[in-house]
Amino acid sequence: MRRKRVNPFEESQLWVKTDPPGFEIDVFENKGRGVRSTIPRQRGDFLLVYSGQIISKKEGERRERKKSSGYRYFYRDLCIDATKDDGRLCRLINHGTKKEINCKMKLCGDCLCLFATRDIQQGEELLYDYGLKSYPWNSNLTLVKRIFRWKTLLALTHHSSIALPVEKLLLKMIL
Ligand SMILES: C[S@@+](CC[C@H](N)C(=O)[O-])C[C@H]1O[C@@H](n2cnc3c(N)ncnc32)[C@H](O)[C@@H]1O
Repeated sequence: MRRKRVNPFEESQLWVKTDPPGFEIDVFENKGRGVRSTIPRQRGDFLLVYSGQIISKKEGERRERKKSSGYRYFYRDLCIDATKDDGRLCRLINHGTKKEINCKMKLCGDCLCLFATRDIQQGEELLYDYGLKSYPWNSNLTLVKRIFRWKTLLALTHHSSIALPVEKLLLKMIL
């Protein structure tokens, strides 16, 4: 049964200091912790507030250069630094590709809030686009690991004679 629709903007303002019910933390392969919705959501629903220390983009970039934490969200001239674990959920939401995402960050009054971009099923992981050009988990190093795994697979399937040239070619392409 659908819940009675509350104005998403007004709802977001009620959850600046604590998180609403209806979410749970889970652990996902290769991603670490993430957040699931424990109830169905409608497109446009307010989900969570991204809480953290509000600093300038410049200061955020300075902190990232010093040590990247993975919990700094950049928005226009601002950065929300959620490196410090305050027990809030939004900092735990993982990045999704364009095809995977089901929510989006928007400025709501003084805070950044996450809204559903499509209907979300009960138990679905929340994913939004971090908006960066590249991600450490997609880096060349990860690619190299994949190539070596592929080579092992080829060797195991009796194609070891082509495994080495293929590996060389791929390494040439990425290095
Ligand atoms: C904002 S945190 C998300 C919560 C994090 N998974 C955790 O366990 O605390 C961002 C970090 O999660 C991981 N992450 C997020 N999205 C990912 C993805 N699509 N694939 C792999 N790792 C991801 C990366 O380590 C990234 O630095």
